[in-house]
Amino acid sequence: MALLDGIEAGAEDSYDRRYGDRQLLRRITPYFRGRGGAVAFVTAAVVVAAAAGSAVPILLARTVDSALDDDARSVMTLLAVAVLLTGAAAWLFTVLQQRLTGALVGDAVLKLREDAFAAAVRQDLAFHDGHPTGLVVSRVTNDTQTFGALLSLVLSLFGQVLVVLLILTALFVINVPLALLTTAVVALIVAVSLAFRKRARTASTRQQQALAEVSGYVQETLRGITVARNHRGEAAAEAGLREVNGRWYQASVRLNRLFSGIFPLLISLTGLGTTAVVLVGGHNVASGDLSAGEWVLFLEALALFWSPVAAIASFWQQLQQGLSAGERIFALIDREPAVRQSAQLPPPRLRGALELRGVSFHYTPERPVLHDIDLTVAAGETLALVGHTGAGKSSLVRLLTRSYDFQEGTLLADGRDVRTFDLAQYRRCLGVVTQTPFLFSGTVADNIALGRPGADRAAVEAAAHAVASGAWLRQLPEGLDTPTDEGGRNLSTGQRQIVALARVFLQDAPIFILDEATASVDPLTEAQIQEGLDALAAGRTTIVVAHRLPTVRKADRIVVVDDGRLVEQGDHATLMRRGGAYSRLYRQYFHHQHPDHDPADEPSGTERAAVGAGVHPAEASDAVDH
Ligand SMILES: Nc1ncnc2c1ncn2[C@@H]1O[C@H](COP(=O)(O)OP(=O)(O)OP(=O)(O)O)[C@@H](O)[C@H]1O
Repeated sequence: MALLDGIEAGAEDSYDRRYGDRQLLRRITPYFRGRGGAVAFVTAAVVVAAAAGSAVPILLARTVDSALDDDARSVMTLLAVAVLLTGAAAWLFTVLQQRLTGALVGDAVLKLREDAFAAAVRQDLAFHDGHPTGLVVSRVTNDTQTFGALLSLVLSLFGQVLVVLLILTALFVINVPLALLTTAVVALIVAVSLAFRKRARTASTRQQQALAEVSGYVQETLRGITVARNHRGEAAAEAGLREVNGRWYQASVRLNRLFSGIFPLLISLTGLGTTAVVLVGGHNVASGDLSAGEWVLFLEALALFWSPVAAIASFWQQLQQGLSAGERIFALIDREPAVRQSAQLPPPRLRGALELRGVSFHYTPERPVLHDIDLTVAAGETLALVGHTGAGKSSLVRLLTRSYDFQEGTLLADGRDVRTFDLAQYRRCLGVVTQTPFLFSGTVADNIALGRPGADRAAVEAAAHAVASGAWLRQLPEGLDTPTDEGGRNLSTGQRQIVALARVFLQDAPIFILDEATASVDPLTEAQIQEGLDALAAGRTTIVVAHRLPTVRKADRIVVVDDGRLVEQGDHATLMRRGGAYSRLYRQYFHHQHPDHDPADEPSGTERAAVGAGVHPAEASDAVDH
């Protein structure tokens, strides 16, 4: 063990916590609610099977004993029938118990997995940004399965413990001093097991965390397969896997060493018990305190006694793995989202007026991102947020959508604090289109339909036609019924944006938030997106993180964000006249997108260098392309 001491495998996630065995038991009990009858039957079946199972060897021992008696034949026949019946009962009840246990545990794992999944979905963006998806997936899938195996195990353990108790009773009936001696050895075995408990649990947890890291790495690499191939190279990706896999290997070896040490130790303790009984018993027989028959009977029963004890010891590893899996699942389920609401009031049908008062925000305390923001957006107004990359535009939008919680200030919608609203209902008041919208696997129509649960085909078609009169559908092989891959990979970025716009149309939310794509799309698609935007913006509050000149120019108001502060506001013409931050940004960036821009107006070499340092690579390439 010392060899592997100090190896750190599978770092804990920030929300991991320790649960005592009793706490875990309290947490799992509700998953069997309403199944009291089945649990009682399984328990009874375990008791009957254990009683019958332990009666068989005792009866067998009696059979051997009575072979020496005078009326051996009749007693032997009776005992043989009894052995047969108890054996059959043990078999029948074991089968029944195992079938029912399978169903009970299966149901509990189903519910547990649903809860773990719901907890993962409920978490805020801070959680998902901070914890790789693969690691969370591993808790919802692998850990729930391992915990399910534990539940079955606990029931069979319960059976084995009963067998141990029943045979121990028989041992006490045969000879009290020798039975006490045996009990002392059992107590020693229990004490050793408990002493290893903490280390075993820690080692099991580390192994599961390391496995989650492997699945996280595989998932992340496959999601970014293009980057992995083009930039990191396949060899580098494989080297990365070797590293996380190596950590899993070390954690597994460590766990194995720990258990391979415990199990033989427990088994040798049982040998020690037998040796003690042989020594003490032999002594008592020699001194005439114990009959030879009793001694032999005791040794026979003792031999039968150790087998369930050894079985319990061999369950040890699975038991600890199951418990640590339980801890990991409940840590996820019990994690409180960082975005907290002070009340759960249903928001009224919002008109869409928004106001930020003195809002400050950071992702990590040492790096403030937004400073004391005051911003009022009137209902129906279109606002363009512009600024260099990293200025804080997307962060501001994330606060509006309550994806992250701000640390200071107030956010009001129609004059009411949004923190008092039911979060899910408030979010339904926002139609959000991200830079590269995510589409679920299904069809284009399915993805649009997500905008309004229960929307019929006619409503979906109407929403699709609201964007550029539906002309974009002709570019899709099967129109609305074109299948979409996970994420929408088989559609271009522009097409994905159009689908997302149609989704927001169907949603008909009073507030529309768009993080405009920086990727260039073909002129036709761009025109279609623009038409969609114009139609969506009409009559609703629109906030656009703007990267394209037409959007900026059409906005009622442009807000320039710089280093987490709002430095300028106004319409295009006013801001240009003012010659401040916006006009500099315009000259450095937006100006290049102007259809009749004159290369002679290009910024000087120094200005270009400044833009190159500040502007997102995609934006920079946009600027070159246009
Ligand atoms: N999830 C995050 N965790 C920690 N820091 C973040 C996170 N997201 C953004 N930041 C940091 O916050 C700052 C503002 O980022 P933000 O994405 O809001 O800028 P932006 O103006 O939207 O830029 P872009 O135009 O490139 O999208 C940056 O310094 C960025 O590194």
